[in-house]
Amino acid sequence: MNALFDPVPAEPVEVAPGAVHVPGWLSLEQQAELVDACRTWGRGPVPFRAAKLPGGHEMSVQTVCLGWHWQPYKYSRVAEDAGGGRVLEFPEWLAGWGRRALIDAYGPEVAESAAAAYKPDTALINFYADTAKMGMHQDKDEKTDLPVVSLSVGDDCLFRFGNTQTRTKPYTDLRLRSGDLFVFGGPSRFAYHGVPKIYPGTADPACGLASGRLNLTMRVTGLA
Ligand SMILES: O=C(O)CCC(=O)C(=O)O
Ligand SMILES: [Fe+2]
Repeated sequence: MNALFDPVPAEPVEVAPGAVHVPGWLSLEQQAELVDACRTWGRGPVPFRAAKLPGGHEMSVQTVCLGWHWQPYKYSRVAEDAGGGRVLEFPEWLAGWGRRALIDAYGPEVAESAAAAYKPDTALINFYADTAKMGMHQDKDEKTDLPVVSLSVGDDCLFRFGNTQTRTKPYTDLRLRSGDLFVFGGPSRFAYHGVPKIYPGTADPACGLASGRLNLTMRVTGLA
């Protein structure tokens, strides 16, 4: 597909209060740019790795971080569990994408001042191979309640967005496709969510990823 014929982003869909899905937010060109950047970030000093859960199990996704290195369940500047390198800086251009994401998800009236003040300082970049998944969890290792901005590239996934009380129903199942934006803040900031399934072979190769799925979430840690 030619980037000139990228679909225009669809209207934002509010999945729950403060949780908004914007299908087709990134152009194919921007998707490929993001994939390239992820490849560069994965070259180190900290490599993609499967984070180890406290019980000893490894997550099925491979993760690399910017700004602050995340491991279950804390942030640090140095990746003690992944070779000891210092995590790369969070790039200013990516923070700019984050601010634009808030405006496009929440609308200019609601979001302009919040967007201007939004300074994400960490990104978790997850690579999902065909059979990888992520269980229902809350993003709660940050010390602020500022929104999480999520970008997806590559194969489609089933994304489950739940409630703040339990990891079970009620939840909404939706399909996140390459280029989609999902923002969750406000009353939904600490909602449980997860990725039960990847749909292999669903991406347009022009997105830059021949197989699998990349998801980047940016957040404000509140750490100094
Ligand atoms: O892959 C996704 O869409 C979600 C990732 C996620 O929930 C996380 O990294 O905490
Ligand atoms: Fe999450």
